[in-house]
Amino acid sequence: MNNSVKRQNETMRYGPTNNGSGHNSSLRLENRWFTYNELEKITNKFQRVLGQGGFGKVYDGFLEDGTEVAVKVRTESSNQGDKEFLVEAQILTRIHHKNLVSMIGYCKDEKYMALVYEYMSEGTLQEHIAGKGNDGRYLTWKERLRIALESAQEA
Ligand SMILES: Nc1ncnc2c1ncn2[C@@H]1O[C@H](COP(=O)(O)OP(=O)(O)OP(=O)(O)O)[C@@H](O)[C@H]1O
Repeated sequence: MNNSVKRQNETMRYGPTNNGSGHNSSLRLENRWFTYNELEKITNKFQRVLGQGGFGKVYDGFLEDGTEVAVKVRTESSNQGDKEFLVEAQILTRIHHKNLVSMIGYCKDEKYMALVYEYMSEGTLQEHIAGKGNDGRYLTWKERLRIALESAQEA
């Protein structure tokens, strides 16, 4: 079994007893762990930017099996800290919902933090609400209500 396959099943605990990363939060993540070098490969050296959020830039990438992913890399100047980043990761590890983007994995070492998500080809909900989705139309109130109701229901 090669390293990357082994890592897919790895559970990493950030905590004083087993972090190895200098991070002292005790958040638990149960997704695939990526090295920064792997992310470089996946994103073809962070070539294509999909967008920018509070943590930093989000890059387009492809896993070994061809799955398209979005890689959110936390920049040092980010106005949201390590803790918030790991909280987002932890929530998405635990909650699986058809209306919520799935997290595939994460990268955390002394220098870099990144989250890897399934790629959302249709754009964000915010874009569709603002009429900036790929179809250029605004969501109707009926559609907005349905999305809100479905999001509040169990998966
Ligand atoms: N899974 C994804 N698939 C495709 N594009 C994405 C994905 N995640 C993020 N993006 C793109 O990157 C942009 C920034 O996303 P991000 O989640 O970092 O920010 P945000 O939700 O706008 O803000 P914040 O991080 O402050 O909550 C999005 O607006 C979108 O264009």
